[in-house]
Amino acid sequence: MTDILAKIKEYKLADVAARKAALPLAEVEAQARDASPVRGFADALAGASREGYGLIAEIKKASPSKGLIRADFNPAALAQAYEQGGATCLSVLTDAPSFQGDDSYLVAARDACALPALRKDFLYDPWQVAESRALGADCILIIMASVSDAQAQELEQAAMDWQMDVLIEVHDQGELDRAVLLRSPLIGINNRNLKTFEVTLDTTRLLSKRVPEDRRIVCESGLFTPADLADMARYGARAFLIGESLMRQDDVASATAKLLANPATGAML
Ligand SMILES: O=C(O)c1ccccc1NCC(=O)[C@H](O)[C@H](O)COP(=O)(O)O
Repeated sequence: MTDILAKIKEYKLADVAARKAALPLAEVEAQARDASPVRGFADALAGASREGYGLIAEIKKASPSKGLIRADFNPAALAQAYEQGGATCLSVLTDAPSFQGDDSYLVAARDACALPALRKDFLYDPWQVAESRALGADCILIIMASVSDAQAQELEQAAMDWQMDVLIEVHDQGELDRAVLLRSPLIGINNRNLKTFEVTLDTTRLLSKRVPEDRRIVCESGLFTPADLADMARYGARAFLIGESLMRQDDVASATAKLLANPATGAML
């Protein structure tokens, strides 16, 4: 069984070391200070979730589990289609080796619309947080499976220092227990097992019950239909991170609008 996270961490640490050597912290911080003002990511999700669903719509060209997902790939046009379809926020994959992402995709997507944007990448070092802000990101991802508690705290503090939001991603109870020691309200429950690539919404069904009330659940991965969203809403998820199912559509704006139509109003289980 491949441990994709271990593989990604190995090349990412080498990549970060090279980037830091080319652009020292003081310089990347100067770029971050000059970046476009932060758009409130968590606030946008909170607003959308009050009236319906919050949608973090992902710009994802390829993935380790699925290979190439979308050949006709224009990040700016996709961002505009997502905005037109009613998405709340963007998620943009910037990792190249595993996702065929690029930093320029984040810049182009965010510049093309008014939505707040998550830099979807693998972060280990506060330097990467400053770099994310320099690229315009409004939110960063902390994957609890890939960092120590001390690293998670350091990354979260760096994001807060830049007035950015943080999506804390968990896959199991142990990671959730560690995640709630952090301060950020957004807890992403990822339905994809990153060791086997198996996707099951049972992960959200199980873990959602253990998420404290002062945190907001973001249900991630493996969501395809309005019925999936309604099902997950019954477990307390009002915000969703969706990539593949929207990336495979010809008309992304219309598919986004259809997915968001008729949010569930039913009681939680
Ligand atoms: O998508 C993968 O194959 C993957 C593999 C290893 C690490 C992360 C991976 N995906 C990142 C994500 O979290 C998803 O892109 C995101 O939740 C959207 O999922 P989906 O709607 O299933 O594309």
